[in-house]
Amino acid sequence: MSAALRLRGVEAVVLDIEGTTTPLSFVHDVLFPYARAHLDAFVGDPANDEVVAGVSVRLEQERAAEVDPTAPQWYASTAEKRRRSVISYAVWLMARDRKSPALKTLQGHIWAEGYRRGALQGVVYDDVPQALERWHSAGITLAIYSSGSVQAQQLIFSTTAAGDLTKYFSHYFDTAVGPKQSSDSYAHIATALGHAPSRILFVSDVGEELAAARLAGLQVVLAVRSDQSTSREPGADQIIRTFADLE
Ligand SMILES: CSCCC(=O)C(=O)COP(=O)(O)O
Ligand SMILES: [Mg+2]
Repeated sequence: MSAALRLRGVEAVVLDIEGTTTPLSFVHDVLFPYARAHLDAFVGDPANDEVVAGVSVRLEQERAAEVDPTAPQWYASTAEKRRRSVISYAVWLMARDRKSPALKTLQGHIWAEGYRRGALQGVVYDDVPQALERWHSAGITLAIYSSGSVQAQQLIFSTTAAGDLTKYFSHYFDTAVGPKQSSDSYAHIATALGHAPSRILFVSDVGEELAAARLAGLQVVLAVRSDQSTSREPGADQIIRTFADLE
C-alpha cells in the first residue's frame, strides 16, 4: 500500500510523535505509567511547589469547565486539599488519555526528573534519525507538533539511542498552539514557520489530525507503523510505513 513519496515543493515537515516518530508502546507503556507512578511524590515534594502551584491554577480552570460529571471534585480550602485535588484530577485525566494542556505540563516535569535520573531514555523508530538528517541536509525546516509539552518533546529527542536529535528541529509546538484536531492550530503553525501551508507536510498516525491539517491547506501523509493496527487509516490519505518512504 505504501510507496516512496517525493517531497516535491515541501519546504517544511511537521511531525507528530506518538505513533509517528515514536512507538505508541513507549508513550503508553513507559511514559504514562512513569508519570502515574511518580505523580504523588512529585506533587508532594516542596522542591516542586512553584511548578505545582502553576499547574494547579490551570487544572482548576480546566476542572471548572469540565462537562463530564464523573470528574473528581476540586477542593482548595487548604494547601494539602489543593495538592490532593491536583493528584485526583490528574489521575482522572490520565485514565482517559485526555490531552489536557495542564496535565501535559505536569507530566513533562515528572518525566524530566526521570530522564535526569537515567530512568527514561527517548525512543524513536530506527528510520527516524536518518530521515531527519536527510531532510535537514536538503534545507527542509523540521518541526514537531505533539500533545505532549514542548519540554517533553525535547526530552524524547535529546536522549535517543542515536544521540541528540534536537539539532534537526527549529520549532516545537504543543497544545499551546491549539488542539491537534482543529484546523486553526495548523494555520498558526504555518504562520510561525513562515511557509505557505501548501509547502508544509504534516505526518501523523491519526486521521482526524490529518483532516484538520488538510483543511488548513497543508499536505498530509498518514504514518502506519508496523507495530500499529491499520484501523485508523482513512482511505484517501497517502500512507507511509517508514520515513524511508518519504524521499
Ligand atoms: C511528547 S511525548 C508524550 C506524548 C504525549 O504525552 C501524548 O499525549 C501523545 O501525543 P501525540 O500528539 O504525540 O500523539
Ligand atoms: Mg500520534
